[in-house]
Amino acid sequence: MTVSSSLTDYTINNAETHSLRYPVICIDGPSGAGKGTAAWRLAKTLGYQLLDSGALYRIVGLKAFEAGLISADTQQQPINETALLELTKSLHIAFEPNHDSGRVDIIVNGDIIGEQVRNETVGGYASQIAVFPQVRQALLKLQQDMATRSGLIADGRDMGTVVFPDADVKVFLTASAEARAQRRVTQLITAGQTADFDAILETIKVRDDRDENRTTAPSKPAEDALLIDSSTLDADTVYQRIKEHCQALGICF
Ligand SMILES: Nc1ncnc2c1ncn2[C@@H]1O[C@H](COP(=O)(O)OP(=O)(O)OP(=O)(O)O)[C@@H](O)[C@H]1O
Ligand SMILES: Nc1ccn([C@@H]2O[C@H](COP(=O)(O)O)[C@@H](O)[C@H]2O)c(=O)n1
Repeated sequence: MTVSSSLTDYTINNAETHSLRYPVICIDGPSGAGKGTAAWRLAKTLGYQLLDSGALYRIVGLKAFEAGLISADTQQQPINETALLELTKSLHIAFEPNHDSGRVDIIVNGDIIGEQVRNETVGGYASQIAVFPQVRQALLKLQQDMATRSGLIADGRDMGTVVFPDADVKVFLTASAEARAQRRVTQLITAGQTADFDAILETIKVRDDRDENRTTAPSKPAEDALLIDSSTLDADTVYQRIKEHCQALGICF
C-alpha cells in the first residue's frame, strides 16, 4: 500500500531513517467529538499536513466489505485475516485537501472515494477491521512517514499513544455520546437527509465500545494528553483551547 499527498509519496516499505523532526500535534478521541473540525483549522492555520487516520481505516473497511471479507453483521466469524492483510497492502491511497468540505478527499487506486466513506455504516466496517493488529501494523509506517515531510496534525484514536508517542502536543477530545449523536443528526439534516437520533446513538455506543475495548491500540488518552470535553463547548472554543495548549508547549502560531 502506498499513501500519497499532493506534495509527496509515502510508501509502506520505505525504510529510510529520518533525522529531521517536524512538530506533530495529535488529536485523539471518539467519533463526532470534533477532532476533524479542530484538526482542519489547525492544519490550515499552521500550514501543516493533515493525517485523517480514520479515513485509512474507513477505506480498508469499505474495501473489505466490498470484497466480502466482512459483513454488516458484526458477529460474522471468522474473518480471513490473511486476505484482509493482502487487501490492505494492495491499496494505493492518496489524500487531497478539499477546502469546500473542510476534510481531505480520499483517492484509492486512482478513484475518488465519495462522501459515502464518511457515513456511520462505513465507520462500523472500519472499527471491525481496526481490531486486527496486522492491519494496524500495515498502516503504521505510512502514518509515521507523514511526519517526516512537514509539521503534522494527526487525528484518530491512537495517534498519541501508538503512532506518535513522542508527539509535541497530544489532545484527547471527547464529548458525551448524546452530544455526538446530536451533532450527527444536525449534520445529516443539514445535508438534506433523514436522521434517527436513537439509532445513531446506539451505533455510536457500539463503535465506542469496540474501539475502547480492543486489545491493540484501544482508543484512550495518552498519559500526557490534554483532556477536553466538548459536550458543552462550541467548535471555536475547542480550537482556542487547543491553540493555547499548543502555544504553551512552544508551537508558534
Ligand atoms: N464543539 C462542537 N460543537 C458542536 N458541533 C461540533 C463541534 N465540533 C464539531 N462539531 C460538528 O460535529 C460534527 C462532527 O465533527 P467532526 O467530524 O469534526 O468529528 P470527528 O471527531 O472528526 O468525527 P469522526 O471521528 O467520526 O471523523 C460536524 O458536523 C461538526 O461540524
Ligand atoms: N487512529 C485510528 C483511527 C480510526 N480508527 C478506526 O476507524 C474508525 C473510523 O474512524 P473515524 O475517526 O473516521 O470515525 C474508528 O471507529 C476506529 O475503529 C482506529 O482504529 N484508529
